[in-house]
Formats: sequence, C-alpha cells, structure tokens
Amino acid sequence: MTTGGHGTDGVERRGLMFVLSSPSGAGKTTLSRLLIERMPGLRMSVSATTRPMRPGEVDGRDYLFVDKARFEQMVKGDELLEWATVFDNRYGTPRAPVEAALSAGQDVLFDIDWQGTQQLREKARADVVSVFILPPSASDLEKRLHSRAQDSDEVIRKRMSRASHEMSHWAEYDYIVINHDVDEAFAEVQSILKAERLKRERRTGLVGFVRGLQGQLQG
Ligand SMILES: Nc1nc2c(ncn2[C@@H]2O[C@H](COP(=O)(O)OP(=O)(O)O)[C@@H](O)[C@H]2O)c(=O)[nH]1
Ligand SMILES: Nc1ncnc2c1ncn2[C@@H]1O[C@H](COP(=O)(O)OP(=O)(O)O)[C@@H](O)[C@H]1O
Repeated sequence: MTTGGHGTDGVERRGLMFVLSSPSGAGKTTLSRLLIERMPGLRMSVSATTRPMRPGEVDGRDYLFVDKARFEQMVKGDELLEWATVFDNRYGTPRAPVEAALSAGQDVLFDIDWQGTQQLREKARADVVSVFILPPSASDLEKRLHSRAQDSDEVIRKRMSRASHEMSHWAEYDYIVINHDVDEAFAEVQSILKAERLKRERRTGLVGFVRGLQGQLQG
C-alpha cells in the first residue's frame, strides 16, 4: 500500500500505520497528542464521526464532524479505509489523507477501536503496528473520565460499562502499555515506534545502502 520515503538516517523505508486503541479514558488521546508533537515524520489520521463535538474540540483537528447522511455517502463512495459503530455513533478513517501521507514516506497515527484495527490489519498486515493502552485500575479509569469533564454522567456510565468489552480485545494487539504515568507511558509508546521504524523488512533502501558501503570498501 505504501511506496516509501526516507527514514531519519536517510535510508528509504515504507511508512507504517501506528494504531493506538484503549477503553475510553485510558489515555490514547493524550498519548497521541504527545507523539504528534514530539515525533517528526508522524501524522495523525483525523477520523470522521457522527458524534457531537465535545467542548474544546475543533472540527478538522480532532475529528471531521459530519452528519449521518454525509457519513453514509463516505461509506458508499469507498472514501473510508475502515469504519465502525461505537457508542451509537459512527467513526471512520478517510482514505485519501492516509494514502497521501504514506506515499510521502510519513508514518500515520490512528486513534481507532479494535474493529477498525482488525480492518486495517486485514488490508495491510505488514504495515500495521498496534498498541493497546490499559488503565492501571477501574477506579483510575473512572476518575479520568470524570476529570476530563467533557461527558455527562450518563455517557460516562456507558463508557465504563463498555470498557470491559473493549479490553477483551487486548490480545489482538502487538504491544500492551499500562498507562500509570503519562511520561512513562509516552516513553514506552515512543520506544515502540522508534524500534518499529528500524525493522529490516520496512527499510526498502537497505540493499542499496549496503551495496554502496561494500562498493566503498572495495574501491
Ligand atoms: N474504527 C474506528 N474507531 C474510531 C475512529 N475514530 C475514533 N474511534 C474510536 O471510537 C471510540 C470513541 O471515541 P471518542 O468518542 O473520541 O471517545 P474516546 O474514547 O474518549 O476517545 C474510541 O475507541 C476511538 O478509538 C475511527 O475512525 N474508526
Ligand atoms: N497517566 C495518566 N494519569 C492521570 N491522568 C491521565 C493519564 N493519562 C491521561 N489522563 C487524563 O485522563 C483523561 C482521559 O484521557 P484521554 O487521553 O482523553 O483518554 P482516551 O482518549 O483514551 O479516551 C484526560 O483528562 C487525561 O488528561
């Protein structure tokens, strides 16, 4: 699916699709923002959703907020790489920006649920790296949902009651990070991305690079 760009060391490689999933409130938005701020060469995939905008969210930055009719049109027009229904709302990944970023050699970060992760894996297994974020405890999860102060008590109750179901998919992920402390969890997620970027099979330019080195040694 990707053509490739250059890694920070100048060797060409395929872009990767870096997926963070977790039960609501475990910290994937926080960790995603830090990754985008601190990791060059990584772009956020902005999902389309039919859910109402939360206070502080910006259309086009946090999500593309669309109505049900527009979402339906995106599904029918094959404009979405994957989509799913979560908490009675629909969420999907617009295909074009992801393909453009990967072709330009950028990695793409996805904050999507397990249903979307399964769909990406079916489409591009070798290019998907998935991380599941767990909260340290149920009470921490509840505290975080309240501290975010963006959802009503009823919505928070719904999110808590779905958490166990969402967590049941943890074993489908490549890596598991427990978010006790934001800085530590960030360092772990960052290490995963750094190591995955160095994987031999994504580094399409290595054959040429090593040939060049051998040529220098012989010449
Ligand atoms: N499959 C899929 N899931 C998405 C997408 N965008 C967001 N989600 C997931 O939908 C769920 C609800 O997201 P949201 O309403 O923002 O609440 P959050 O859990 O507090 O981030 C989360 O599990 C997100 O990862 C998408 O494009 N596709
Ligand atoms: N390690 C942590 N310790 C304490 N609070 C955290 C931690 N990680 C995230 N939070 C807070 O918990 C709330 C939910 O985090 P958020 O990133 O929005 O979760 P998600 O995107 O998974 O729903 C936010 O208020 C965030 O600031």
